[in-house]
Amino acid sequence: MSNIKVHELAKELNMSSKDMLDKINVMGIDAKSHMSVLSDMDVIAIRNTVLRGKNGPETKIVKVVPKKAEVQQDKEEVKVVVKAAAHPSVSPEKTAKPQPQRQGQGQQQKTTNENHQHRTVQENQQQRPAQGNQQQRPAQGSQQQRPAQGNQQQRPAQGGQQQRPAQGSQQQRTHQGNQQQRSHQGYQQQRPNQGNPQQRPNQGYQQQRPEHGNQQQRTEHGNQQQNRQGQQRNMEGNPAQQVRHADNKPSSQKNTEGKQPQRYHEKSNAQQKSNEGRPQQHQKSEQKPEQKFPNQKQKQKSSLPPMQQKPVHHKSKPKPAEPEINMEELAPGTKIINVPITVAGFADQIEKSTSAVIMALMKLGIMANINQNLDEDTVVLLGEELGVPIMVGKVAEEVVEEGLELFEDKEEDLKSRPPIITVMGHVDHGKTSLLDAIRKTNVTSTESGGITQHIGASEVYANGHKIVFLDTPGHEAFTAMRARGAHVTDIAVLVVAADDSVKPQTVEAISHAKAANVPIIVAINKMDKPGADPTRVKQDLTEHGILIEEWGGDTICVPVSAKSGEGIDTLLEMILLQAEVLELKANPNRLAMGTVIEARLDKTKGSVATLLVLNGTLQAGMSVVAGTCSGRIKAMTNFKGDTIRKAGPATAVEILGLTEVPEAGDEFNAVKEDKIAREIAENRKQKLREEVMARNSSVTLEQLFSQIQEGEVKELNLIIKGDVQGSVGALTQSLEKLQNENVKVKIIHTGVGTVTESDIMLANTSGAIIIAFNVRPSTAISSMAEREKIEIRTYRVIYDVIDDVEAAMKGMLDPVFKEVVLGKIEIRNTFKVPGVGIIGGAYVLEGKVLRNAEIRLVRDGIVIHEGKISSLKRFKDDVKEVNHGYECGIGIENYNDLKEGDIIEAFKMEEIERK
Ligand SMILES: Nc1nc2c(ncn2[C@@H]2O[C@H](COP(=O)(O)OP(=O)(O)OP(=O)(O)O)[C@@H](O)[C@H]2O)c(=O)[nH]1
Repeated sequence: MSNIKVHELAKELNMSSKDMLDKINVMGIDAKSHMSVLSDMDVIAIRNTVLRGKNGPETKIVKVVPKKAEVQQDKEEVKVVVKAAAHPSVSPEKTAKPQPQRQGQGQQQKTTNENHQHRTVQENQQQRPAQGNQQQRPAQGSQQQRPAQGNQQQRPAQGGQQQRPAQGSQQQRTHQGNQQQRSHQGYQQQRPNQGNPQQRPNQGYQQQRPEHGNQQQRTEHGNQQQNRQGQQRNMEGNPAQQVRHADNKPSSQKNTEGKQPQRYHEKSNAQQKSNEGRPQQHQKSEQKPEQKFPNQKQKQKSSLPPMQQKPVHHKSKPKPAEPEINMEELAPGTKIINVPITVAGFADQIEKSTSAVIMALMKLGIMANINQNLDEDTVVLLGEELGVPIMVGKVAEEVVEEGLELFEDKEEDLKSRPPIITVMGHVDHGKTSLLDAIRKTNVTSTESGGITQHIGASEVYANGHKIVFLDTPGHEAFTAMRARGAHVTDIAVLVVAADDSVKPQTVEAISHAKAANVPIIVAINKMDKPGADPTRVKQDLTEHGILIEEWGGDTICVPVSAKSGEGIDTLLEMILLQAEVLELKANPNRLAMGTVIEARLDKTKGSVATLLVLNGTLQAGMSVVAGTCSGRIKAMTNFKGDTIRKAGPATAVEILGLTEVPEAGDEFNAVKEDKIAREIAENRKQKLREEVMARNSSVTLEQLFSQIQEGEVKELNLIIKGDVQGSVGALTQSLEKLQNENVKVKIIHTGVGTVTESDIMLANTSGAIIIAFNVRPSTAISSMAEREKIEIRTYRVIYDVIDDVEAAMKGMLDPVFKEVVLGKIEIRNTFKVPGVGIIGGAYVLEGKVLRNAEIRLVRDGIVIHEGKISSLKRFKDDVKEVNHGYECGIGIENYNDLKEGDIIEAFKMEEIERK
């Protein structure tokens, strides 16, 4: 074996790894990724081919004017036919695949941003993109068909991206980069949204976006799963975001797929015939203008409150005239729903629990919380899923925030942008040290004097390419951003200490990155340590669904030492390689948009916000709207604290000038005038107030009962946290087995330790219930759960958990006892009283403690003991209760191990009737 890897050979032959992989795959050589090792023969063959190729016949890209019949689009198109060069070692079948295009390669391909062109490129594949369903996949076995498979794998990401700026490129990529996709199949299979990051900058803007999209995708009856995945991304965590279909098909498109929402017009007309409803739907489908004129929308009658009907500087999206439907023809039990409607509102109107609706949404591939809006298509699909006949009533006009630059970027305007990285991993595994080492390596190589200031993100350079690292390591920050609808991370670097291997937070980080479909690069840190055992790390990772490339998987793994600096350069190189695969692009020539990554109130400077520009260019002096805040940029500094005037895509800047402090995760947009920024911010505030008022329900196990009994819930998502791995494992195993014909349990995350903020956020984004076994959430976490309407069920006995879940699944839960926490006290010191035992000197932190209450002793979030109070005193007197803010002495029956810092939770059990 030559031991030469793909990327090394690429370097030698002055090619990008991607191009090299494409080339290799065209030659029929099996190389999974840029890390694959090539045989001597292969290396020789590749060298010959590449070197000969430089003088010999080459793949040609030829412009072809499309036939009218083939293209039914408004704008003039140019088709591209890729003619592969004849090469003795390559079968015609293989050469039929399009050659990948290097970045910046001729303009010709750049004009090909429609999938129609795809048809001309891959004759055998031309129908494939539209054949998204699984049944057709087996036919993809041949080499020739594999590119299509690649397409499909990437589609999920595309689905959600049609409206995003990089859309054009994405479309193009589906054919021009087929080989590349195939060569990176491994990544794509596990990372359906890998392509997303490139387009992430604008994810949050989808709601406001006019509906673009190419005709090809609109008429595709694509794999529903793909659509769903994309949809999921659309939905993640943005409360204000309206549920749209992954492919961003407008309602009309769904119509063509037989998913047309029926509409009920208020002016129901008895003259209308029963079968008119459906033709009307088609009529609507044809009328709807967005398909062809993305930026022009007709006016439509509004059913929104006055604020939305006539917003200042807000445009109403047009809607065609509504068809009228005879009420008499409605199926019995049909619910008439006005849209958009929140998940909670919809649940209420169809008289189902929100959890049932959330579960149904999850089955449709949509992660939504109760406050998110559902559009008409989703409402109808939900109706089908839940077996409730739905008629869509009034459709409120969508509000476009005028003044925001929301157009789609043209392919030719897009330029490569640097990747944005988050470092994750278990506590003390070296995340901060690694970030520091990366910065230091970089500083010493490119700067003098070092970096003086961190503003939430830092920029480093490797091989002349910029990489942006978000400064706050850890998945909590990552998921907090995600929960707010911000998807800024392109790649997650998972730090695992070589001497400690995979630990609970490593697993959490994996779950979080996977949930966000962000590709992971593993950095096995502390390689300098004598106990370093990278093989064990790799092995342990496989147990959590991470298979490294070396072992046939698709995850890049780099051994590093933050201490010695070993492997840091390779890690940066690998990040760049991964970024290359992701083809991250942005348009620097437009008003800036991006995400707030940090913000604070400074006593002297006022609101200080760190913005990460994801698309466009931000300039000092510009007016900005960030979430519900606005202002004009008075000063702008880069990550080193230098004053700058301009910041292009993937640049973090600190700005002064916002009138209020935005929240991390808020989107920001530069606008042309301060007045516009103010008005948009004001309108958002108003909307937010309304949404908060509309917030009313929650997801609880109890709420699932009725739905389970009715067979409407198929999966019950659970997060399990416990005191020791043994019980978490036992619970997971037992619960995972629970299923009946109606419902099955899905464990989405497990971990040792108490319930954390990140668990709440994960539960929020995935509609899960948290099982806390022998662990107690802190007061802050409990209030957060309450705020986010997440149910945390606490247990002490494994069988109780299983019994409850099982009973819930059978719809046979007996009346239950609900624990009511009376108060919490903290042990501040301890005394040994002869003949009595250990007595704690305590302070009542909250609520009150009753002498006859049951208590639970919690140490570091873990329940140590449960029992009764043996004595409760104020000074020397026995008392019946002690209130918040008072000190007391407390003894616990049969327990003598009280320690300073222990928390005693007093509670009583109240019987509640099951609903
Ligand atoms: N020997 C050795 N020690 C390391 C290395 N990287 C980090 N450490 C040490 O490991 C400890 C933890 O490192 P941190 O960088 O604070 O780890 P972290 O993951 O950021 O920790 P938290 O911020 O607490 O989550 C420190 O004492 C570091 O000096 C390494 O490569 N080799």
